[in-house]
Amino acid sequence: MSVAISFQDIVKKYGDTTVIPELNLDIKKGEFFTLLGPSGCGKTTLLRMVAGFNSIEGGALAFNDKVMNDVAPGKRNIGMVFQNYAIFPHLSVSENVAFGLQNRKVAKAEQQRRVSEMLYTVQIDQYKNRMPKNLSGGQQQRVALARAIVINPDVLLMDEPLSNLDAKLRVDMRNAIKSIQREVGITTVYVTHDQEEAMAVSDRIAIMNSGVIQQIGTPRDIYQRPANLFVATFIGRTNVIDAKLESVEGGGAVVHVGRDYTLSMPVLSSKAKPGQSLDVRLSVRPEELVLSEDGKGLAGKVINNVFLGLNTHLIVLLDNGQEVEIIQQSTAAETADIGQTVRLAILSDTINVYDATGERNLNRGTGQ
Ligand SMILES: Nc1ncnc2c1ncn2[C@@H]1O[C@H](COP(=O)(O)OP(=O)(O)OP(=O)(O)O)[C@@H](O)[C@H]1O
Repeated sequence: MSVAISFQDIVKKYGDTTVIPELNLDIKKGEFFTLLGPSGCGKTTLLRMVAGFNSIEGGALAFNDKVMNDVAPGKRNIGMVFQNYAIFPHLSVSENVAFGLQNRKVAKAEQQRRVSEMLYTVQIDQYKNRMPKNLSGGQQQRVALARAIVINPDVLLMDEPLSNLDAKLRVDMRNAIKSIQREVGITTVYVTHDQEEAMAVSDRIAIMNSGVIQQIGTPRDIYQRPANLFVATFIGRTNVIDAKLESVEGGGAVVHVGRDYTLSMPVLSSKAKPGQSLDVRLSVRPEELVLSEDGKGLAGKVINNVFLGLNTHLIVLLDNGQEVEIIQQSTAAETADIGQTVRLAILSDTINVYDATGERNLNRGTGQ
């Protein structure tokens, strides 16, 4: 697939402060690509650089191999959707969507054809003559989306487009956005700090922290094989458990957790020599902890049991004083009541093991 947008050693500074140091990224044609990270990590700054609203202090930004650093925003052929809709209150739905076509001097008949086609695509054709104040938030956001796409932009940029909507509508709209994007096939860069939303809509996600990309991957890659502990804890829920790793002659390792629990991890690639012990940190998702059936595992006591319908969450206080969370399917035969002492087994096939700094994933590069 060809590259639609490339960032080569891109730098953003505000005065003397560097907020994005030498960032490299390729976004493919037709891809739904999301920038995800905590508040202040530089997502909006990067998106505004693509739009041309922010200057670029170093490196090259290219669309289809054409360097865009100094191209004015109006000449970049992009569509944008923001959190606050930004549709014109004095124009009807159709007039809002037609606006960009009028600006581009598209012939009247062609305008009408494209507007009605777009209203149909985003499913607001029945409201075409309404004024924005008589539309719900979700409907207004559909107008904003239609207006952004109708001009056939090369790139669609969306900055937290769903933040103003209530929880149920957010889910409906993210599904709508994803299916419209797929139908139209437009290269999309999406900014959010909501990890579930990012997982639901994206082909690939870049996780950012302090202006630096921590990992780029599919939602599944990022959840199952986080590059570092920051990503592991940012995406989904996880329990971070300290352990000791011992390399085994001939490859692989044994991990010692707690006082008397040992996991065999045949695929770990650590730098420890056989016999040498290394401090490591385990990222164990709540679904990777189970009540032990053979008496082996981490010893602890259940301090909370929350039934949530599909799942039941158990909070267990381990003997070392750490609290961990387990998510069980509510159909699981075995659960445990508050106050019960338990042993927890770790499903070691899928967990991630990091070095003591949390920067290096010892499972990565092992093909697992
Ligand atoms: N005009 C500006 N002048 C100086 N610093 C700025 C300016 N705009 C943003 N910043 C700083 O740049 C950093 C990145 O901000 P940015 O708005 O890109 O973050 P974000 O990831 O989009 O956050 P949020 O999710 O809160 O919108 C922050 O530290 C912010 O304070």
